[in-house]
Amino acid sequence: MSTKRTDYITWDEYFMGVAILSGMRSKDPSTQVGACIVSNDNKILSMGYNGLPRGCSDDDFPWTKEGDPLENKYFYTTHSELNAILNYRGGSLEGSKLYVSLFPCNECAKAIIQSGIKTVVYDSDKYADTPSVIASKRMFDSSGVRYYQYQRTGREIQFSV
Ligand SMILES: Nc1nc(=O)n([C@H]2C[C@H](O)[C@@H](COP(=O)(O)O)O2)cc1CO
Ligand SMILES: [Zn+2]
Repeated sequence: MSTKRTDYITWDEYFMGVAILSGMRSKDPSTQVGACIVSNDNKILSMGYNGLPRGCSDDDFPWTKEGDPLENKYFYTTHSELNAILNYRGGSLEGSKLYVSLFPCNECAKAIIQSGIKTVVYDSDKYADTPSVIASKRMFDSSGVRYYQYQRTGREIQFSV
């Protein structure tokens, strides 16, 4: 009898991989973020990436970072984490885990806490020094949401379609 493969990807590689793949759908030219919500028995419940709300054309709204607030992206983009939460139509997210390629902002942190997500696994923390991320961590700490950084394995995952 043959023995099983041993070089299969781990759960964390799988779900962070799905989150990053989802982020590849983003139209944001500077930061693409992806999120994947998983049940505590390792089933994928939802996914999201940063983009405009439904009905708002990617071609009609601005993608710049600076200038008039009405003419840059920040008022208009929905973050990947919030999209993943809102995309879930199956009921409760109580006790679930969120994999996200960038640490959540304070607004998403509130939605994460209120939806019952209990664990956040993140990859980049490039905005760690901003008040928004500091506030997120303060709220997660107070509300018992556990967070840890994804440990990159160095494995290259390639596929073609
Ligand atoms: N956790 C996050 N999830 C997200 O989906 N985003 C989105 C909002 C913007 O579309 C983009 C950040 O743009 P920039 O400031 O790095 O050019 O990423 C941003 C953060 C950061 O808190
Ligand atoms: Zn956010």
